[in-house]
Amino acid sequence: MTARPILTAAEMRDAERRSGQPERDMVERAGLALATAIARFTGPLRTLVVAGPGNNGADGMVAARHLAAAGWDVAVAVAGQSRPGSVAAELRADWPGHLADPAAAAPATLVVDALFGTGFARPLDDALMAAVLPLWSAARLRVAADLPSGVDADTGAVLSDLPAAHLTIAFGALKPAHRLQPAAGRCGRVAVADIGVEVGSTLTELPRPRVHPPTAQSHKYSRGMVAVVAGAMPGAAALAASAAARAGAGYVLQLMAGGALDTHPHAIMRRIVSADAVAEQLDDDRIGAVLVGPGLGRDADARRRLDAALLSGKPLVIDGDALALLTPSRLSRHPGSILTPHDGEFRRLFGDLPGSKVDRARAAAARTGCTLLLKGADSVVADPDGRAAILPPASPWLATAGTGDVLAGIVAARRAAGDTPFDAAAAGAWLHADAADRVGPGLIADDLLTHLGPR
Ligand SMILES: NC(=O)C1=CN([C@@H]2O[C@H](COP(=O)(O)OP(=O)(O)OC[C@H]3O[C@@H](n4cnc5c(N)ncnc54)[C@H](OP(=O)(O)O)[C@@H]3O)[C@@H](O)[C@H]2O)[C@@H](O)CC1
Ligand SMILES: Nc1ncnc2c1ncn2[C@@H]1O[C@H](COP(=O)(O)OP(=O)(O)O)[C@@H](O)[C@H]1O
Ligand SMILES: [K+]
Repeated sequence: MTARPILTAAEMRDAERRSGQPERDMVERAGLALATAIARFTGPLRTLVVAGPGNNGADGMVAARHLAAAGWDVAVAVAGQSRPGSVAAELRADWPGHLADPAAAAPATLVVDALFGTGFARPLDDALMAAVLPLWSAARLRVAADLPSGVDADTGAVLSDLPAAHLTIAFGALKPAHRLQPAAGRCGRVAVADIGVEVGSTLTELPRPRVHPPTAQSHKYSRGMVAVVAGAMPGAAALAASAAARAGAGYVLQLMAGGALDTHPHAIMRRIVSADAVAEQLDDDRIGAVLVGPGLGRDADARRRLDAALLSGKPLVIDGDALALLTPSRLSRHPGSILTPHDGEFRRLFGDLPGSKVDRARAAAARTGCTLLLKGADSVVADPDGRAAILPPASPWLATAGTGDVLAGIVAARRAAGDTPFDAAAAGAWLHADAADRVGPGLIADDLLTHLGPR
């Protein structure tokens, strides 16, 4: 499946310029798409379009015209002065009805937020905020043109705290704010409308991965062998090892420091080995990926097990405790590895990097030469080559202990099966979220294991 591009505000403006189309034509297309989407989403409702001074407002004015022509009861409120001669100014002059001040506008059942889109970079001023907040709150349905006003298109920051939209119509392409939190949580359902602008980007939405079922020629080793280097906490490692097996690894070897060998599932090969023996166990050409971190611990013994994993020369997935024991410069000596930190682990390793979550993941990938899977409610995968992808919103029920271990196991299985680091991390994140959807509310990490098969 092709991945949908995600464009920053500047990239979108570039794409619009390169398309060579008159601004008015694009605004007309965007406004028509907005009106069409609204009409599809709901029947005729008393509607208030709140239009800003720029092209986002212009899109709203066009949508208002179409809805009014279709017989809807539409009022328009305008904020700010449009630049004389601009498309927005033309459209305001053409509006046959009254253009209210937002502070004086009557609330309506449906409010169309066409205040600001990609041109927005600072909080709404206090007077405007005071005027629109009651309008947003009173509406039963809120539809945003391109972006909910008050969010930063590129970082996903919420700069002005307005009630979330129920529907957002993104023009031409997704922007980072449609997928990065907290802004993504303000968008409601997101639909992308084609406005005739060709778009492409190194940042995409993370697509459904291809799943390769075994064939008549497959055998357990050809499907990929994963070794999990664990330590003091066998539970976390067992979750990761089981996930690797369920995600398609033909053979999973779990190296432990202690604990019970006779635990479920029996399909996992478990061995209790001293730290000195880990290197020897990993000296096996059939091993396609080594996962180190889940259940490793952080003591001196854990460090020796980690050293053996790093020196194995095998493709690595580095998670949890292993990330706590490493530094960026040490990681940079193992380029091509996959790192799967959550925000806390990331900050400990790389500090407070500037920019969006995508910028931060990219910077860490560039610094280490490793692929980053930066987890959270808006997981980001970033490759040292600059490619990056954002996972569509996943089930918040994933916020429970052990789900990260399961994710690391899936990623390791995909890596052992021959995926590139970027593809393995992306596929792992997607399949993990898909399993969570299938489990539904109340999930615990163990539940994910039985929902990892292809569908
Ligand atoms: N470009 C194209 O061809 C197409 C673009 N399209 C549409 O245009 C949108 C982008 O349009 P845009 O660039 O005009 O910016 P927009 O989001 O309307 O806001 C800019 C205006 O708001 C002002 N302003 C900003 N923040 C403010 C604040 N806090 N408080 C007060 N004022 C503030 C800002 O003022 P300034 O910062 O210049 O002082 C400026 O006047 C995009 O999201 C999509 O909907 C589509 O129709 C397809 C064709
Ligand atoms: N609010 C949330 N919404 C969606 N996914 C989440 C949320 N919180 C956490 N996750 C996902 O759950 C997993 C948690 O992993 P991690 O923090 O490593 O937990 P653990 O170490 O307990 O396994 C990650 O895949 C993360 O992306
Ligand atoms: K808007």
